[in-house]
Amino acid sequence: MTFQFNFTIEGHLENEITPLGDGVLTLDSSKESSALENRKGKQKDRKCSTEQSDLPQNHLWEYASVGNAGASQDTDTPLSATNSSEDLGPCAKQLCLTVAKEHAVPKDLKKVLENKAIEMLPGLQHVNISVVKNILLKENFPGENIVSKSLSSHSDLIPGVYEGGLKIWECTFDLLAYFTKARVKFSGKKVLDLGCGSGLLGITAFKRGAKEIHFQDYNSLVIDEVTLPNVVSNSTLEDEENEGNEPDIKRCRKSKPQELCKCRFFSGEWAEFCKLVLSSEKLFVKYDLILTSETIYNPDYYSTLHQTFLTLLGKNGRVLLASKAHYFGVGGGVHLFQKFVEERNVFETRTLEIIDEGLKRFLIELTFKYSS
Ligand SMILES: C[S@@+](CC[C@H](N)C(=O)[O-])C[C@H]1O[C@@H](n2cnc3c(N)ncnc32)[C@H](O)[C@@H]1O
Repeated sequence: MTFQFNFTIEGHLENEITPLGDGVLTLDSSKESSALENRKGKQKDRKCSTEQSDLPQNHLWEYASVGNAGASQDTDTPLSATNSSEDLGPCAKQLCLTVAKEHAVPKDLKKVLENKAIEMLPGLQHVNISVVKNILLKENFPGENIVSKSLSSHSDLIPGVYEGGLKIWECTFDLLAYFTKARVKFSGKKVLDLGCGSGLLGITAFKRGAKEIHFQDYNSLVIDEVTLPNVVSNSTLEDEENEGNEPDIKRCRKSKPQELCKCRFFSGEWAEFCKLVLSSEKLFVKYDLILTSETIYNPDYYSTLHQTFLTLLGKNGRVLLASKAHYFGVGGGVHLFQKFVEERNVFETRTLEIIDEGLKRFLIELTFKYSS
């Protein structure tokens, strides 16, 4: 199994990864697993004291019901949004937080695609997605130095520093295939691509008529250099079944392609992202659909991730989650996450598909147990 990188490697490190023609680099699954294995030790060094939350079930409702940063659409339900890191779960306090920020879409869209080569992603049925290859993604980018850190540590992930968004992970393709197979409806929906990396899930959502799409990644550089360029490069294509005609979109369309007017981009750690997105709208409307691929590799993040779903998902919404069965070395995986979710007794989990080729992978759906 191979993975594509959409950035170029500095000369002295080039030999460590196998080029796949035309500057695209590959890493096989065994390397991915061993890269993950390296992480456990590093993680122990970095993390601030982590005690997994074992809240009694009835505390979950307290947890979710205090003051909103932005008033929420669902304020009448016990699952209302929260605004403090205390409310957002213990991990928020323990992780070395990356402050969240919203990334504006640059006025000059040509600049976003500067130094990028664009290619069509092969092998996707019923959806055409192009991706950028960054020509100059080197360590002198302002703010984050994650490319060289990732390469020099021989790791696809460095906890709290770089969480893997520069490359396209395998389960993204599983979820894309599922969208087609299961005819997942995006039309008119508000969608979050959580831990978006390249943003292919969110891009598919906007191509299939989602009303609004938010992209979130841990790393600011990933949003600026990968997600945003990918969205821009796809937004010039024709919509497949676009139904959005809101007046504000019409207004925005004069200066930007229509799809871009529906998109917002955020970077930062999940608890911080929740606070930011809730406070960014006067009346925050929760997501109908949260799409997330390869985000449950680290059990230390489960509490924050669970709280993010709890805080941001609309009461009749659903999470579509794709994951490998197990992430060797890091310890996370589907069964551990499902157990975590079941113990909290807020969400119902349902296995949608098991892909049993190469590394075993799962597609899971989460919905609120008590939605009415
Ligand atoms: C392994 S990458 C997967 C990227 C992409 N979804 C894919 O399938 O190609 C995991 C993603 O989850 C996000 N992520 C992981 N842990 C996070 C955390 N604690 N806070 C915010 N984002 C996190 C990172 O931004 C990263 O892009």
